[in-house]
Amino acid sequence: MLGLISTTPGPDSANILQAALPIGLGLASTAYLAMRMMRRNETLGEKSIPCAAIRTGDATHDAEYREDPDRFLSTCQKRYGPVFNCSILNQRLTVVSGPMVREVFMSQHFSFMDAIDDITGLRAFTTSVIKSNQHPDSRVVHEIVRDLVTPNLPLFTPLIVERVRSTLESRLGVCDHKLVENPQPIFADMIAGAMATVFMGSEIAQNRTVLDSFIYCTYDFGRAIGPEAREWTWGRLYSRIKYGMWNPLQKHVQVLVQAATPVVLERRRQAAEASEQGLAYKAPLDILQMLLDNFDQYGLVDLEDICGHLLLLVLASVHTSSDASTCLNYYLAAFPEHMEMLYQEQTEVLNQVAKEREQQRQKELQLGTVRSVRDFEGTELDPRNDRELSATVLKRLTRMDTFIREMMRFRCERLSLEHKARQDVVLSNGMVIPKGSKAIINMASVHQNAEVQGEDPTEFQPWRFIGKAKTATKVSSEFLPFGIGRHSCPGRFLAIQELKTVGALMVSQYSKIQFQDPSKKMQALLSAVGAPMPTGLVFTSRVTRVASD
Ligand code: HEM
Repeated sequence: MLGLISTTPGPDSANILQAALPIGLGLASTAYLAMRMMRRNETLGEKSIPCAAIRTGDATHDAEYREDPDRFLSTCQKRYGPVFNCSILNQRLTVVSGPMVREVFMSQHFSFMDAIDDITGLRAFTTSVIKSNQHPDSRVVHEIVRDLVTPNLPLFTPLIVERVRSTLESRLGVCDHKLVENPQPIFADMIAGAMATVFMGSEIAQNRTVLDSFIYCTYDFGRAIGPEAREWTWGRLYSRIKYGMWNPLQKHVQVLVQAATPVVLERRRQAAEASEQGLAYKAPLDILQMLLDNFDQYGLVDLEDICGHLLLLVLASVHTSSDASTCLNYYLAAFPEHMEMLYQEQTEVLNQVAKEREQQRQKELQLGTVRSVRDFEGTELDPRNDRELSATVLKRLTRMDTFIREMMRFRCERLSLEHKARQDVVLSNGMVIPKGSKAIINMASVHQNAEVQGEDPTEFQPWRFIGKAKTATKVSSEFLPFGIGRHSCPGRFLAIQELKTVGALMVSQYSKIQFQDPSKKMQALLSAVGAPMPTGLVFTSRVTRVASD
């Protein structure tokens, strides 16, 4: 979902800009907004927000930004301070930088969802696939993730690991110097499979049509809204009404309903049978089941409504996480020396955990809680699981964690996460962002700032956060990819767990990941969320190396 409102202009954005900006209502609304902002500042006596000068010959700031986003933003920041107005990304936006970004995230008067809705008409899509919780400020999806997904993560972990491992085996497998020109679908499959297992259970996660819906619903949404974010116009109002009634996401809800119906009926039959026999029914572990068991708590009305809510979860989770997983592989390819250290860390952690488990078993044998080693089979301490990527192991992969956090810091889009003001908001420097206008976060001012990030913030330093209690899930004004405050991404724990799983399996099963075209390395490392990668990857398994040595 977030990837579709990527703020990095696409290849044809120049044409779109030329066509869209100089004419009609787009321009009129921009001028109106500017006039209103000026008038407000005059009447209220607040400090006015400076407007960044547009380069001679340009109609907007887009071309200058596109040429060198870092230079453009740092020059504007030096010249105008932390808050300035720009005509950029098809909109008139107030860029907020440095420590002041916190004020945007933390103010209840700014809304990220309102801003997305403004440029994509998102709510017409989302509210038409659910029957309950249609209020724009409903937090039900957030609550489902917070209450049901995150606390159960340790239980979901073996299922996620198994699913990622089997997808990796079937889609990439053992190979020697295998070129994959577009690795994105492999990682999309891995993440879709893992998410489907968590959200709908292992059985439904085998259904190819469901997996395709998990992957393509985001693209369908993207296709419907068009290639670029745009200010509100009558044309957009028309598409909102149209898509409110005929929504391409509807077909994906129906796919989920069709797959879920027989499974839910079978689960009910088994529960009834168990109850008749006076046995406890062991319900499968997945969000679908949890929602069936708690539908009242979340105000859900029927299975179709549950599937609609699951689809909203899919929209928020699959594209974002598979994009990050694909990207992680490009970072592993770019820094082979770090890949070996990650492998070494994993081996050490696995050895240590296996040792601790053995000590625990010996202790229990000595205490007499069990009689022989065979009694551990099928229990928590089953020796066959000693070298599994358990939640404990993944938690201890601190280098992998900081590698991922550094990737997200380094790669972040320079301008991102627009927030719309629901009323006039007075910032701490006295400037007013008027109701209805949008603030955009200058991510570079935080992520590329030496005072915040330490030495050489423009370099990728994978161990930057080691020993600093700054994990990849820890949001703060220093680390913004998941937002901060009340609306910060509740799915980040699952996302990072999956990323660590993908990373751990890649470094343990592949000795080398290389760029098809090494000259495209930097372009790939700084690729925008959702944009196609400029080059492919070449994979070599560890086993083939061992065999040929
Ligand atoms: C790498 C992967 C991901 C990234 C980069 C990401 C990023 C974000 C960001 C930036 C926001 C908006 C924060 C704000 O309003 O300030 C957000 C919101 C949200 N994300 Fe994620 N996300 C990811 C994965 C996930 C996953 C796996 C889930 C679900 C399991 C999820 C569920 C949500 C939900 C429900 C919201 C709305 C929160 C609210 O408005 O209260 N996300 N995410």
